[in-house]
Amino acid sequence: MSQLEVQHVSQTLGGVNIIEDICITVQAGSIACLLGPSGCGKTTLFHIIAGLATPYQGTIVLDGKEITGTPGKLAYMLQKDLLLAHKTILANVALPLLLRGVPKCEAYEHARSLFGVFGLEGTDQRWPSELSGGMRQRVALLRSYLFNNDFMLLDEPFSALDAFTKADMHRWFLQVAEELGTTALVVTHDIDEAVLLSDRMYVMRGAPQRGIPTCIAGEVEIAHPRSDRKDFGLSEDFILAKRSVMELLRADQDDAR
Ligand SMILES: Nc1ncnc2c1ncn2[C@@H]1O[C@H](COP(=O)(O)OP(=O)(O)OP(=O)(O)O)[C@@H](O)[C@H]1O
Repeated sequence: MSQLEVQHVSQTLGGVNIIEDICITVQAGSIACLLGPSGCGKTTLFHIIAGLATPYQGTIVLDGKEITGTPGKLAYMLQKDLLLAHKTILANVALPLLLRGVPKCEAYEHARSLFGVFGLEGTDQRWPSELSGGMRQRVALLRSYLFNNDFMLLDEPFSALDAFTKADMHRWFLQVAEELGTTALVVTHDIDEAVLLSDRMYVMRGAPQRGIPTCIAGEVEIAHPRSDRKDFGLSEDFILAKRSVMELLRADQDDAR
């Protein structure tokens, strides 16, 4: 069943056509990745999906209901973790529950009950500045999960991490997503990351600043089960999927010439 549908979305900013006729479907319980070159309009599209901007054309449907231009329906995690420095990790994580009016004791108890799943045991009374980049991203992901545990929009969630931490976080993220059954749409520039994490990838094509509005160049399905991705990065399936993405991106470069 499709949980999120982006239907024929187009956007114009400052008289420039940024994205044109974008259609994306994310199935319940799956992870989809959105790949595209810098400046092609990924953030523009994410803002529209999150309801922070209204598109010039098109609709956003979540769980069968139209939510175009309505903020607060999905969890949206930005590239920067944006943890509040003067609040403990527990207070940071519980924030979405408190904002929703959940009493403090209940909010803290619920938030604390998920620390184990997110690998954050023993950090509840620590401060954001005391944690490593990887741990801070786990905190930010848990906070997003508590904002909306059905659907998460993640904007380059691992791009600020070093290669080793990133590889650990990929393994961890796959495990947590499986355990919680959550649905996610992830923006990334990293082709390997997209192939490793997703069930389906959407490749964006365009250069709005050169008068070429961005559209979806194509989609690539990853059939390899997400529960069995331990050595997936070394497999033939991985290389085949990566090649398909690169061909779509290369077609993009050919078009731009
Ligand atoms: N208010 C605006 N008026 C005109 N053009 C804009 C406006 N806001 C953004 N743009 C342009 O829209 C295009 C898409 O921007 P966007 O931030 O969505 O791209 P992106 O793919 O997220 O880029 P990056 O990967 O570098 O973050 C860019 O070329 C940008 O210059």
